[in-house]
Amino acid sequence: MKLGTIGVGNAGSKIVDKMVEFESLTNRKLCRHVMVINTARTDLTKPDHIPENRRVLIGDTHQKAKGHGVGGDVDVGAEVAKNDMDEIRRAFDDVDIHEVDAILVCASLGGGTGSGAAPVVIKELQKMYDEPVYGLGVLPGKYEGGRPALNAARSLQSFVNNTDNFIAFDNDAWRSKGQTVGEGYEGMNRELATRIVTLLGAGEYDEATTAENAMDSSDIIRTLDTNGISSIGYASTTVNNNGDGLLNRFREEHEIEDTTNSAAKINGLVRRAVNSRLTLPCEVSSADRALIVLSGPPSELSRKGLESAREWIEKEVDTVEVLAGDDPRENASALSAVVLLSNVTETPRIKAIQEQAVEAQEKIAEQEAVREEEIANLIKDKDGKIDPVI
Ligand SMILES: Nc1nc2c(ncn2[C@@H]2O[C@H](COP(=O)(O)OP(=O)(O)OP(=O)(O)O)[C@@H](O)[C@H]2O)c(=O)[nH]1
Repeated sequence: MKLGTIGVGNAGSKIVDKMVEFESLTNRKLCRHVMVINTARTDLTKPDHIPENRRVLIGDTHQKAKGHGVGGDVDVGAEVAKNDMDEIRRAFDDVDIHEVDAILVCASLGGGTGSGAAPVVIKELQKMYDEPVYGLGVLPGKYEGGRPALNAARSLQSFVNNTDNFIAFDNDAWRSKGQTVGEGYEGMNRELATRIVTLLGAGEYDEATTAENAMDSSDIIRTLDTNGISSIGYASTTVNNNGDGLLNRFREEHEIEDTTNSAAKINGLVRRAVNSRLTLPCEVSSADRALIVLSGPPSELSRKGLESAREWIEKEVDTVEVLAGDDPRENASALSAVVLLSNVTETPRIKAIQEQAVEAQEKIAEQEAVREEEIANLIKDKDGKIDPVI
């Protein structure tokens, strides 16, 4: 598929940057337009693969942001984006939307800019274009505390209500044991970029490909068209693809397909993808629709293997809506299976974030009430004889 890709806030921009890096390393052509939007000037200097003129600073004249970020305040994040909407709209004007099949807005839901500004940007995109708008959102870890959970619970509602699909990434599930906040982001972003680019980049090639079973962008759009929350599974295995391998040449010359072996390999790989650590841990059977993309050298792809994997997922998810297709990559050194589980409803992490958010909201209200009382007591004279001016 051809994508317009927009990163909002610090994490959102870093993830888009990693997507561009991964697609250029693997000769894919997914992100036809990229843009990053931020309230922090310093964060805008971080991406390595986003052209300078595709970096948009918002809120530099806002009282609370002043070009230094919004300090985790989701309401300020949203306000800044609303105030600077003309500038954001002008940046969109450069996007030739006829070139793209869909738009992806990527942000973290725990900070202030991503969680607040991204939903405002999404709403505007939905008004401006007919193409589907997807969200790719990072959920904060439990260890980060109540405030990020509250941001995430509020922002999640806006994301889900305003996007055609929300693909989630759970920081908690991906943090390695012993890692602190901040450690491991680089690796996590790479893992997420690998999954999202392998999935959405299927079917875009430099040259015409004649794969019998090739994935089409309309299949991806169809699977994502649920207005729900999605999770992605992935597995890959290295293959011996030196192009002129003797075995491959022998097979080609004799038109032999090593069907039994490659079919079993593919079936196993797809099962491994579904049982792997998902971007958002969930009950697989709660998905509404699923899609399998098998990416690798054409000699490794097997129609029989893909079909049996498709049937297995059909039973596993208990849905008849399972689409599958190949993404042949002539020079790939790995065979990868990516599985999109669309509209999953049993997601323990989202439930936990909502509970953590309710607790945080109550605690914040309590603390504010105590603080107000303390201030009132401090300035009031003991006997209440002195009146305020106004
Ligand atoms: N997966 C992942 N999560 C990140 C990364 N950087 C920050 N986070 C998470 O994102 C949240 C903070 O959001 P940021 O994107 O840093 O902040 P922001 O949206 O720019 O908002 P402000 O800093 O408040 O202006 C926290 O929950 C972090 O754990 C990253 O590179 N990868």
